[in-house]
Amino acid sequence: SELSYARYGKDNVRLYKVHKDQETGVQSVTEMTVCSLLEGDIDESYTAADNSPIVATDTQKQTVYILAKQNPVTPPELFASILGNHFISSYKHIHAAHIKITVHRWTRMTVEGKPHPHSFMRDGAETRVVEAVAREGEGISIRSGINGLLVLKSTGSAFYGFQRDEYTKLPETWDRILSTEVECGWHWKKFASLEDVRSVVPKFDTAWEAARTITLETFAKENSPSVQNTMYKMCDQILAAAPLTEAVEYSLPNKHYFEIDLSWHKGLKNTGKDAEVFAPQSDPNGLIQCTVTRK
Ligand SMILES: O=c1[nH]c(=O)c2nn[nH]c2[nH]1
Repeated sequence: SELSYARYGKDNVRLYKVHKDQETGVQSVTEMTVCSLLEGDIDESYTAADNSPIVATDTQKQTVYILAKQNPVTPPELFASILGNHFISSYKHIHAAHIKITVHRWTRMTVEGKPHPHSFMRDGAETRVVEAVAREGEGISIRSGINGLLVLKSTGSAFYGFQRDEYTKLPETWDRILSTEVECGWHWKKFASLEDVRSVVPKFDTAWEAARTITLETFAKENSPSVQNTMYKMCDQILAAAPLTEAVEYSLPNKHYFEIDLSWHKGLKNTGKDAEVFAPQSDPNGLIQCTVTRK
């Protein structure tokens, strides 16, 4: 037998960093979970019990903390690139570093109508995610994204005109609840180096803000004929808003809410236009996926 794949590192490295503005006293916080996985001339550590090539996973964890202290941790695309570049440039036998960063929400509280200088709240399980691959001699590839953004609209969604045959039971609807948990991502053009990443740092937050706003506003404003068409429109707008991106992708579960027929109880009307009480479904769910690229 032979080793066909080898990648190792430390997952679930949690870190929090505070920035204290000495002049204003305003403090800002960032909390993230980091995963680093390394590739390189490490086969002997698997095949021959030779541990000499191993940069221990604990060393990788310590490196994350040290570099977080010595460098900005925002935008996460920059910090991921700093980490990846560190690993491939510090160890001649390490040729690729895969860095995944999940940033958790700490949204500044508004207290008595004003942004509070040092108080924050977790307003949702939504995260901002980055996956960067720093590969020796090939530069840095970055995918940014949003996960866990749960949305629902009580109308403004239809689904009709779909394939009908002897297996089809689903009725057509011109007015339905639409709920999904957004998982979306955008792939950046290949960066030649860490310096190349640094040269466009402001564009990462701008792209994330645009992607989040486009997702929420398109979801709300569109009279959606299907999840498919609505997600395509989101992709199209994000590509236009972030010229340095090459592809945008969505994976959207369709989280169903079923009507409950209550007519057995004294003729109580609760279906169609009279539907008010619904049964939220945890499963099964639709799952609609797409990737949209530039022509
Ligand atoms: O938006 C939708 N797309 C689909 O493909 C689908 N299938 N059932 N309901 C659906 N809703």
